[in-house]
Amino acid sequence: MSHSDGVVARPKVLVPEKLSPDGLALLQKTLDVDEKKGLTPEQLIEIIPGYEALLVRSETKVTAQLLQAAKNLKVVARAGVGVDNVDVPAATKLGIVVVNSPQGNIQAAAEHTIALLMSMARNIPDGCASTKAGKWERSRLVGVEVKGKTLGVIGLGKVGLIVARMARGLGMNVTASDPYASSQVAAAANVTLVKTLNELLPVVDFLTIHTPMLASTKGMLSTTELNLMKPGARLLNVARGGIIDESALLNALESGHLAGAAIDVFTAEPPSKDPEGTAARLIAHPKCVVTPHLGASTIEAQENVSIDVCEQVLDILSGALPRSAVNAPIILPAEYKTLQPYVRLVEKIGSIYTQHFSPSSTTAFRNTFDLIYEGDIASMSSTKPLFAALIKGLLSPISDAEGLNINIVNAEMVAKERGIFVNEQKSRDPSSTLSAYSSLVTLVARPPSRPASVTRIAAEDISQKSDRVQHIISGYCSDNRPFISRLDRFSTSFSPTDDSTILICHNYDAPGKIGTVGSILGRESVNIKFMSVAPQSFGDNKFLPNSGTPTESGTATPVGGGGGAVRRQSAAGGHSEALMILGVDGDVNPDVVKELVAAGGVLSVSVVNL
Ligand SMILES: NC(=O)C1=CN([C@@H]2O[C@H](COP(=O)(O)OP(=O)(O)OC[C@H]3O[C@@H](n4cnc5c(N)ncnc54)[C@H](O)[C@@H]3O)[C@@H](O)[C@H]2O)C=CC1
Ligand SMILES: O=C(O)C(=O)COP(=O)(O)O
Repeated sequence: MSHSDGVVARPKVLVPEKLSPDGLALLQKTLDVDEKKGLTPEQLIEIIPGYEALLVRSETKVTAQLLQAAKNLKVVARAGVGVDNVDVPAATKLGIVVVNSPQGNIQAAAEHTIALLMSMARNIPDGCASTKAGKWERSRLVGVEVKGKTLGVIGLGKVGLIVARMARGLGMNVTASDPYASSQVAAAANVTLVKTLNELLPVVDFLTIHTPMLASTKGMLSTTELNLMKPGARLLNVARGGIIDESALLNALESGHLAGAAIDVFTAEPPSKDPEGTAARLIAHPKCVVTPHLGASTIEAQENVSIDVCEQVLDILSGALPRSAVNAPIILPAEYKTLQPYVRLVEKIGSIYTQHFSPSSTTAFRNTFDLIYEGDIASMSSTKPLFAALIKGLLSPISDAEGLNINIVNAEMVAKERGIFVNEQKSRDPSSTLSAYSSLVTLVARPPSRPASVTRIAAEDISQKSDRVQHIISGYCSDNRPFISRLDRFSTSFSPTDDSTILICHNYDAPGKIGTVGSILGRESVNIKFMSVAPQSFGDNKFLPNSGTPTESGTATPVGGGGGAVRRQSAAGGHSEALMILGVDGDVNPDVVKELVAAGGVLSVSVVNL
């Protein structure tokens, strides 16, 4: 963002909840951080368009409506584990990265669980309140020991496992139910893993929940499940309100079936104060120990999560990948660095394809794309950024740039919506094509349901049916700069730099062409920055995926290059052909393009804006 006076504005971060200053201090060096607590949802929607990053804990509801209003938002950072207050699918669709802090507060949450377990077993809150009230009620407040008792854990993930280990340390037996837990991990922690809740519930003295809030866990403990528990058992919830049905729990406490409950999280937070309502009655129940969602509230955990997500916000706003994205692929930093120049290359390849080969396809891509990686690049464990770059490159010349925020978060979704099919292929074998560079990336656009190699269409039809022939664009990187090395049958070497314009002229390879083209452009005040003549070096438009070697023979296909704005005569017999690629400054309007064709020898011209 820049002001009209040329001053570059610092990206803005909105923090509508209490976050530890340790992380915020990291942001304040380079970003404008606005801490604004107590905003209503309406106020939030009103101001969110001004922000690039939003940092939240569990209180802010990051709805689809809020995200749609957030025109400049790049990242939602959840300073904690659970992202159930963020509409992640909506963020994904809009290309907004959602990050969290999967480790930062898990010790705090586990310790809070154990604190509640012991508080409940020994009536600590009740004993404390009664003593402060001047009473001395030793016989009413007799508790139970946990040693030798069985703790049931639903969800043996990060928090659940720490709780299980600590409970083992307290001398408890631990049995867990988690359909996705590793039996080795459970065995190593001396936890008995059972397959179903039905097996777990009848055997436990204490039950604790540590699953995320998901459609499948919402209301997972209701009357039927609570009835399966032993009479006199006790229940803890430091995961999410709503996983236990609050009215079923209240009934179980009121009937005396359960001897106690310890609840840190509620279906609605803060819970309704209506004294007749379920939440208020549960909170008031003498056998229920409650805390106001304090699981993560330790100084250490808040420092951890704040620093963790703030570092990720800095990463994202500087174009790097975060370490804990909820809706983006995890890519190792070293690999990401290697991929970066190729990301630019593949985006340019996509853009050149759309502008040079498919200028009339403004709504749909009928071709199927093979994106072929050869050499070192083929050994990357994730090529997601390259896939995303291709989709962005293909679409940006024909889409409203404002609305086109394509990145690794939403590329697959966008490709699916636009009917773009990309088949990524890798070949690590060195091939002759690769001798000059360590990696080569090739885009092959195959016409639908035709054999890849055999296509003969009258040349004059090509401009109309450009997406009925196969097209090939290859490129490589040198010194971190992208280069295009092949356009269909023509070999070339030019660097498609950002914000540049190139003219791709297809002509018969005869003397005098360069001079003619140069003088027309000069007359029109179009400055030529570079020129590269691309001779015909490949026998046809074929590429054998994974062979790494473009074929030198086979059925002749018409010239694919220059499905562009103007096409004159077909490529006729006898003459060899070439592309003349010119990097230019200045506006190349359609009249100039027409003149280039009329001036002789130039068969077609594409204007490609990069
Ligand atoms: N009260 C608080 O302040 C805090 C609450 N939490 C809550 O704790 C939850 C768990 O956190 P982590 O352990 O870090 O998450 P995690 O993702 O490491 O573990 C969750 C576990 O639940 C399991 N699971 C999922 N569906 C299940 C089902 N139907 N039955 C049994 N197990 C199931 C998963 O397989 C996984 O092992 C978070 O999602 C968050 O909602 C986390 C931190 C603080
Ligand atoms: O990390 C989590 O999932 C939590 O529930 C912590 O919530 P909080 O950040 O304390 O509002």
